[in-house]
Amino acid sequence: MVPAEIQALDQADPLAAKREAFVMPEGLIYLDGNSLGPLPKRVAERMREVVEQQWGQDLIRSWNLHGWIDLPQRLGTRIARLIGAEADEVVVADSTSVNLFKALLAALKLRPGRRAIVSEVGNFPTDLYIAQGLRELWGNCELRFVPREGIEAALDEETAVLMLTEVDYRTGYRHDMAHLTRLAQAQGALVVWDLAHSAGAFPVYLNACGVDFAVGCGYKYLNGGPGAPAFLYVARRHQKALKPFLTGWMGHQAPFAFSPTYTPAEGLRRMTVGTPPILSMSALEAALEVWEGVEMEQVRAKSLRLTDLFIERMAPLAARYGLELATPLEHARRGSQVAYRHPEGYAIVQALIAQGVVGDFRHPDILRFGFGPLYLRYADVYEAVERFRRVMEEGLWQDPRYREKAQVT
Ligand SMILES: Cc1ncc(COP(=O)(O)O)c(C=O)c1O
Ligand SMILES: Nc1c(O)cccc1C(=O)C[C@H](N)C(=O)O
Repeated sequence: MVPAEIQALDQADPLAAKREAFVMPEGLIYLDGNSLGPLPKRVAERMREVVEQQWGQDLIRSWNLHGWIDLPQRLGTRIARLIGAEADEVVVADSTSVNLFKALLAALKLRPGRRAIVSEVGNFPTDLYIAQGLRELWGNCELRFVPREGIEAALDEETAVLMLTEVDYRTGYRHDMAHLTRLAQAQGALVVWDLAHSAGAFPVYLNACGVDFAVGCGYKYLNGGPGAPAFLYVARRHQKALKPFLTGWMGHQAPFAFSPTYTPAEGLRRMTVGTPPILSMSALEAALEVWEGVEMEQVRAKSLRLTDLFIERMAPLAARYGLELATPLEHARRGSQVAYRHPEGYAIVQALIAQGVVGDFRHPDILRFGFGPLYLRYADVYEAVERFRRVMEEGLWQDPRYREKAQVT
């Protein structure tokens, strides 16, 4: 039985009705929306319409009839509001990794004579890998991957770009975007922020922080579906001078003029490359409609209450079973997830999943739980901890089956 004070939190929750917009499997407590967001009901309806009517019946005419050709910008406009940007500063295309490549190269071109890319050694690997690949291509490029505490010291007059992920995918630590952006820009460098664990999790203030470039995922807190297209933000002040490296026809000023010579499109469309994946974009569009009327400040307030409640209720268990809290208690330094360290983390997460609490494990010892404020209830947090207790008290995680590593974790 959920205690009355927790039921009261749900009753007073201004976002409570949003849960209805999602398919929530019966009995399942889903704490993995930071990896793959749940299915918004309207996505299923939209997919039927797009596949059966737009593709099935209207066929090629749909590019004009249903505005397929404008989807990258239309979706960008919807995401812009959530991340503190103007409508013409965000475009949806490709994957986060590819957009990082595009943003980093564009930034290097805007800072000729500077050769260093600074990042955090604990950044999400794809960010580091993309920079490594780019170094091969660019030649005169130095990568400075440093621990978090070393970021400031690594910035100097040779730095072209500071590339960081705002929220650490393992611990949920949230950087001070405004401060780090200022530090980098004071050295004459540009910043590229990865918002994979930020967009849709809390309000981001890209314009207010003076951010140059940003990228992020459509399939996590934005709930756009597996492999949903990603987004790219470029501050308006850089757009005129922006030189795309991947000069595909969809980024051309007039793709249907079929000129043999490349001329970039006005604005951010120049950062798109090839034909947009219409099915995926349509799913993301329907998912983004769920955000209409949602105040991002309310999302943040609920996210902090959910994560606080989880940490607080977990505290006795954590102390008894050696689960070390890896997430900052300080609100300003926390994303929308809570992580613990435990040497048997993988098996514990598998046992929890078997009990209907879906979180995930990150190498080497991180148990990770994401909190999507649009669909989670305070009662879910309460129940998740109850099930966690059972897993620990009854030693359910010791089942040898839970040691078998899956291909995708
Ligand atoms: C910080 C961060 N960046 C990027 C990605 C992924 O990029 P992509 O969508 O290209 O797979 C993830 C997760 O997969 C991530 O956590
Ligand atoms: N993108 C993923 C995938 O294709 C399969 C499994 C997980 C993912 C993820 O998004 C992982 C995620 N970026 C993380 O923070 O670990």
